Amino acid sequence: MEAPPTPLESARFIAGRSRDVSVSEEGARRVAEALFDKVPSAAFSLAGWKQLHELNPRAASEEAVSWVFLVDTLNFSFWPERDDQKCLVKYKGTAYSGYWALCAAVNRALDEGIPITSASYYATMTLDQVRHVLRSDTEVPMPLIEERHRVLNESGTVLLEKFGGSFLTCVKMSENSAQKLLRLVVENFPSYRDEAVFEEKKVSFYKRAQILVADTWSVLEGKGDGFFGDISSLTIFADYRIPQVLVHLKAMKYSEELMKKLQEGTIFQSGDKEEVEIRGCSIWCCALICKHLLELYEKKGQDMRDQINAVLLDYYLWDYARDHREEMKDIPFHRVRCIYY
Ligand SMILES: Nc1nc2c(c(CN[C@H]3C=C[C@H](O)[C@@H]3O)cn2[C@@H]2O[C@H](COP(=O)(O)O)[C@@H](O)[C@H]2O)c(=O)[nH]1
Repeated sequence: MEAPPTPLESARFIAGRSRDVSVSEEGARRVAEALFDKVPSAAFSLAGWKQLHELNPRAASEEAVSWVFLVDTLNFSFWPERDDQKCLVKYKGTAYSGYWALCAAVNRALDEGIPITSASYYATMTLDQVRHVLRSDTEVPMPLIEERHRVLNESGTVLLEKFGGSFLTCVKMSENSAQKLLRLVVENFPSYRDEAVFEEKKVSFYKRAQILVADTWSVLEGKGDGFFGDISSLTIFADYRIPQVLVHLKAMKYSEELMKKLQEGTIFQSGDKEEVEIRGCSIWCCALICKHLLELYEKKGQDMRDQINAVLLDYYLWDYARDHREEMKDIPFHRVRCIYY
């Protein structure tokens, strides 16, 4: 079966035909101008992944790569039904929500002596053991616990059968190519196969597969097995936060009908036309922002292709969305319950 187009080709195709979501070239250029002075900061750097996030591993070891694989296998659907009833995980005196609640739960399990990052453990974990590891410190459990149990068993089994139980083995097989690692992940781990059909054409987003490659690059600090000559070929990771911040920054726009559905809290299905347009236009919009950022530096005689790519732009925008929750509260995010993002 032929592979679908890459996420970037898919994004170009979707953005060119999208009806309810539009990308503003002018808006993207303005965001690039606003980000110009941020590029030299830690928030826009590979080092920021460890420096700015206390829950991420400090080490650049095989164990740290195993941590990244486990977390990115579970890196989906944290949004709460109601904003005032959230799953929270307390760890070392801080209560974490959303994605960070997952990281806190993993670190809590490791501190309790549970070998949660070991494939031979999570390949045969029971649902009750998963419930215990991911338990919330409020009455609200983490969403999709049963799905998390299924993808843990599935991914652990594949890792044991095909890669000797170590994701670092898979990384080494990619021979420093991000695209090859992306293909190895999508071909071998079904839960990472984040694809859809748009106007009768197959499209791909590969959000968790791409962030897995990016987080592997980050945890290994871009060196050794974690050096990827083609890291700039990755796109941003089409989750439910990036679209929200792009609309907030006026680089992307929703039709009135779509805005109304989002504000009413409509639950979309993975693969719905509006959902595919939101995700595809987000990827395309960020490709434009990267292009304009590089051009702004080029005009100053600076080649910034090693400091500006979709991964670093994504991390920056995602962290920005986290830090500007209040300001962004009038921009709804799209609600889908799925294992892809
Ligand atoms: N595009 C993009 N989506 C990302 C991330 C991350 C975590 N990455 C961090 C780790 C190291 C880096 O430095 C990043 O700071 C999680 N997500 C997605 O967000 C959603 C959760 O949101 P909330 O409910 O607010 O916690 C959910 O779909 C989850 O899959 C990212 O980086 N980019």
